[in-house]
Amino acid sequence: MNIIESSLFHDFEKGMCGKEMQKSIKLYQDAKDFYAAYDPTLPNDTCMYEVTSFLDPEGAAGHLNWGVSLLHPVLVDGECNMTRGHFHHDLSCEEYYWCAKGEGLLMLMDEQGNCWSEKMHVGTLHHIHGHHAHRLINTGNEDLEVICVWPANAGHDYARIEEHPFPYRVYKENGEVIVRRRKND
Ligand SMILES: O=P(O)(O)OC[C@H]1O[C@H](O)[C@H](O)[C@@H](O)[C@@H]1O
Repeated sequence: MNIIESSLFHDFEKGMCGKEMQKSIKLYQDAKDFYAAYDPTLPNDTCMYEVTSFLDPEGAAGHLNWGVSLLHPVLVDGECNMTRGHFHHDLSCEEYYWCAKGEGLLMLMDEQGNCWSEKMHVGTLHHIHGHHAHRLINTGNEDLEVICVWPANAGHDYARIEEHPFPYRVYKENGEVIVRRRKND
């Protein structure tokens, strides 16, 4: 029997390593529309979040992706940094999120627009139902790092979130997390 090293690696010092790794970086200039207000104090090239993934090259049903989302502790005119958020194209596809660092909220919304959040802190594990839209929000003062596992054929349906946005926004004011119902912004 040959005993070999795995071609993939992930620890909390070096992060993920492996030849199939993909990395995407979301800058403020690409995320402005997520927030209620434009913040002129934030440079366009501010890094809001980074997603590093091992993506299945075939995107095949039954295959899995592994990734880590890292959200920096940035406020946009007082509003907490967050991912764009999405439904899966294939609503039968669930997802796991595991909080490795920091603190935040996992905002969830069902297809009827009911919205709630789960608290995230180190060790919390979140099982996301296939029919629920999901968004990560960094409410802490350090990076929020979340490990994600999802089916390779899930897909990202962003259009549905743009048509029916999450109905709440999360702010941080004087160190306190404040949730407000979204206005027509
Ligand atoms: O694509 P967003 O809604 O901005 O979320 C950022 C990323 O979060 C997690 O890592 C998901 O598993 C990814 O599929 C997603 O791309």
